[in-house]
Amino acid sequence: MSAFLTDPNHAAPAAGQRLPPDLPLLTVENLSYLYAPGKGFQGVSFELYPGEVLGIVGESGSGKTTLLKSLSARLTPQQGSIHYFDGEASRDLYAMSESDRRRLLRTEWGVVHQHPMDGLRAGVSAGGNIGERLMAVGQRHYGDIRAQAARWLEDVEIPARRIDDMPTTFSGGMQQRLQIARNLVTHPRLVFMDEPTGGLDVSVQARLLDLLRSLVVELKLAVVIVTHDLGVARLLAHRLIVMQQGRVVESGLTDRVLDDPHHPYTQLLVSSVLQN
Ligand SMILES: Nc1ncnc2c1ncn2[C@@H]1O[C@H](COP(=O)(O)OP(=O)(O)OP(=O)(O)O)[C@@H](O)[C@H]1O
Repeated sequence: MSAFLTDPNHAAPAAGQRLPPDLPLLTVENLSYLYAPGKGFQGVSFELYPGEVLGIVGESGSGKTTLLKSLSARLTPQQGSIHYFDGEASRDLYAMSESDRRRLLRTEWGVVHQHPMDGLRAGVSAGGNIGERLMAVGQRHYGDIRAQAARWLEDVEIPARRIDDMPTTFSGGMQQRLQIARNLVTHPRLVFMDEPTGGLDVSVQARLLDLLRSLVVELKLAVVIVTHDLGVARLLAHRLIVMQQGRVVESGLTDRVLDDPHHPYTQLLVSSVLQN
């Protein structure tokens, strides 16, 4: 079992340093971003290993989304560092050029937004939304791209005959599945998800969760997922970090955190779900 550390003394390898293959994909050290005092997150450290799913849970306003944005290269942290091990070398995310970070987001990383249209292009067909990502990794053969897009549509339970339809004509659940296909078609190593099942009907949520779980296992994805839903966390995450008022108050294996919460805030979070 891989380790998930919150050891503040742990030092990330220097940027560019070559590393053996079993090292963390992501090493986050003492990361902070505050919009204003108490608004944002501070002092967050952890490691994420290949194939590991890390859940970030906590009440509304605890800083989960802000943290996810900083982790996924969309909000420069005010303090701390993120190192990404790309299989060959450890790279300091915020020491990279802006264009390298953007390239990473289009190729080896993916971001699944809560509102699917935030992650899709409204003026591009379903097939085009998937095909664009393949073109970003250098594929140029139209027939191959279209065939892969059609396969991915079927994989996420969207009929391939809808390939030329605009995503705006899809239901919310279909849009979310399309956003997932767009993100996963390039077989990224790391995917960030912000409440991917939020805002969907309960029955649609359950099917989407099943789909996500099988894709994550099949593609051996490393995932950081933000959710306020402990059921989603239980189903998908190997490990959890629990946030309260911008700080990590508890972390550990999902079953341990949810079945034997140590921090009073986690105990409250778990018991409030049990009472509902
Ligand atoms: N762009 C912004 N400017 C100023 N304050 C912000 C901004 N975005 C978020 N905040 C504030 O920062 C705090 C953390 O917000 P964040 O969205 O990260 O929390 P969250 O845990 O994801 O909440 P939710 O579950 O409701 O999405 C909140 O108090 C929020 O009001």
